[in-house]
Amino acid sequence: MGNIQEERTSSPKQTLKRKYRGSEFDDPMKRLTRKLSLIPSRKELPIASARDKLLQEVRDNSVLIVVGETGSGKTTQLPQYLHEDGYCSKGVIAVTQPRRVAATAVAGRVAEEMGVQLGEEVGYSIRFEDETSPNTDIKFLTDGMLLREALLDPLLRRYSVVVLDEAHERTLHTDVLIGLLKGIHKSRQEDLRIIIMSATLDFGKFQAFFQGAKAVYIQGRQYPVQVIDPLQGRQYPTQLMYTSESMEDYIDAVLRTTFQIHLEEEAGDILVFLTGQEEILDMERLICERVKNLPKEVDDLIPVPLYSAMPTELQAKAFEPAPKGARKVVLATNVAETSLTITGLRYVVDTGLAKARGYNARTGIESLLISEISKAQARQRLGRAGREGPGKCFRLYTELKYEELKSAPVPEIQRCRLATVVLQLKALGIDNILNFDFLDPPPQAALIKSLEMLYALGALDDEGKLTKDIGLRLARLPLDPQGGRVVLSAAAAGCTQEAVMALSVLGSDPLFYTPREKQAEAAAAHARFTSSDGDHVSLVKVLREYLGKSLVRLARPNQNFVLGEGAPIISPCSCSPGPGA
Ligand SMILES: Nc1ncnc2c1ncn2[C@@H]1O[C@H](COP(=O)(O)OP(=O)(O)OP(=O)(O)O)[C@@H](O)[C@H]1O
Repeated sequence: MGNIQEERTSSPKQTLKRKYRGSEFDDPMKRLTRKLSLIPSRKELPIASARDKLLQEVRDNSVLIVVGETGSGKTTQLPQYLHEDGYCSKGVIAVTQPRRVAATAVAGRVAEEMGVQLGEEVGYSIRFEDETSPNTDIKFLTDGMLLREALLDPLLRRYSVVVLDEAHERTLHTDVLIGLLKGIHKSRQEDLRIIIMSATLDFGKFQAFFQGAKAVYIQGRQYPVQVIDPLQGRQYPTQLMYTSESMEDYIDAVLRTTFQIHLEEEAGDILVFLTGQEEILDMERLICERVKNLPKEVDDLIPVPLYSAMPTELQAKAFEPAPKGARKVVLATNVAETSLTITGLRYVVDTGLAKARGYNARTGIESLLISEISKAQARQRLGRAGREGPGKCFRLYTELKYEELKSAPVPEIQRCRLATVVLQLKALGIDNILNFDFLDPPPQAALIKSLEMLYALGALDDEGKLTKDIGLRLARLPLDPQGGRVVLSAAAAGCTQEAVMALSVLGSDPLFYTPREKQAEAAAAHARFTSSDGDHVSLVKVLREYLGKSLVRLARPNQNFVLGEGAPIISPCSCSPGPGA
């Protein structure tokens, strides 16, 4: 781990530039050389031979559903084809991703393939980071950001094409966008193209929702839709392995499998799917300890964490090549499940588990629970290997277990708190939320609970309309309504900074780090930060210290147990409470 102070101060733009080929790519000639060098591999992608037919389908259909194998080239190539076909003369091409790590990484790759500087013709927009310019033609953005843009531009007029990628994930924001896009489509049939895309999509549902929209499949014939071309889906074969019996301790199974790959398999990096930050940091430490016991002649094995709460600049480390003579093992949550290509990666270890949101409408409490993934997710995980050469995927569960998994994840809208979405829909002028055209309607009880909560916060008046002094301002804040309400009240009480600090920490993964076998030691270290004024004040205290001089010391694990090495965990929360606050 290098100098943490320096990493924190480098801007995401600098980091992505570094990651997406560094300062030499400020030089147009070098960018051109790189672009030309990538053309042959682009031409070999399965989607390349379907290019013209695909573009024809887009011309003929204002809503198109594109299903194609992982790695066939949907995310990186289709936006470029649309660009080449002139769609940017009429507006910007928006490509949504459920996760910010995918939005930034794919934008970097597409900029590289087009030979342009990231942030110019190709850019990205994620919460708190806008890397676009007036020249941007192709914009990758999280689904949440597009929803937020709709608040200011309800018909999304600046876009000529909206591509909803990885639609199978059915995130809350994707589902709401789909409902909104259906309405927008009615007003903009002539000048807007909507493309819904995934490798593992139950497209029948989407077709029905968009009244018989066309679906095209880029491989195989098992689906009753038009086959564009009998393409080879994934470019390279991926060998799939299951365990012969179920694993009692998946952490132990991950460790054993990782070292087995390291000691027995050919060169190539490893991607392990774990469930959360703490587990990842634990695994990082366990791997480091074991590596010390490896014989001298064995290559080094370097663990690299990747989870959503990490700042973009640290996430970028997962994409950097391992040093010569070493193998990298990326320890990731499901943020690495879709859209990503990690250069050099050949092996995937899939625990079959992920943290998923669960919601109890009766209590109004939302929680993150470790749950089994779906078959669609398992296929996406497998799809991270075999993208640059043959791969192997080790599923740490039995084949029977795989067969028992649900085919697709339960839509997030049916298992999470809906207050933010309800607030946004109200701000979009959709007053009758219960009648909104959802792809899968959320439970009424959850909607009603959210309306009650917004009323209690003062965001809605007695008639259920958005209040100007609170509701409208809350809708504009990049925070959930409760957090936003805290900021508005804190502004009135003169303690905005402290409130924002406490919210930032609360909105991130757990701040304190407790290794399994050092719980007492960790608790003693954590006690140093405890304030008798309560948990929130303690959190502000930790953050102050973190931001202050003792940053480097705090960031070392095993002393304060506050942060894992290289894992600053505070999500930026630079919101302003808005005029009048
Ligand atoms: N950053 C990158 N570095 C190297 N190769 C890349 C990179 N991004 C994409 N590729 C290559 O392009 C191929 C297609 O990637 P792309 O993300 O467009 O596929 P996809 O069909 O959208 O897959 P998925 O459904 O998994 O998102 C990859 O398999 C890989 O060979």
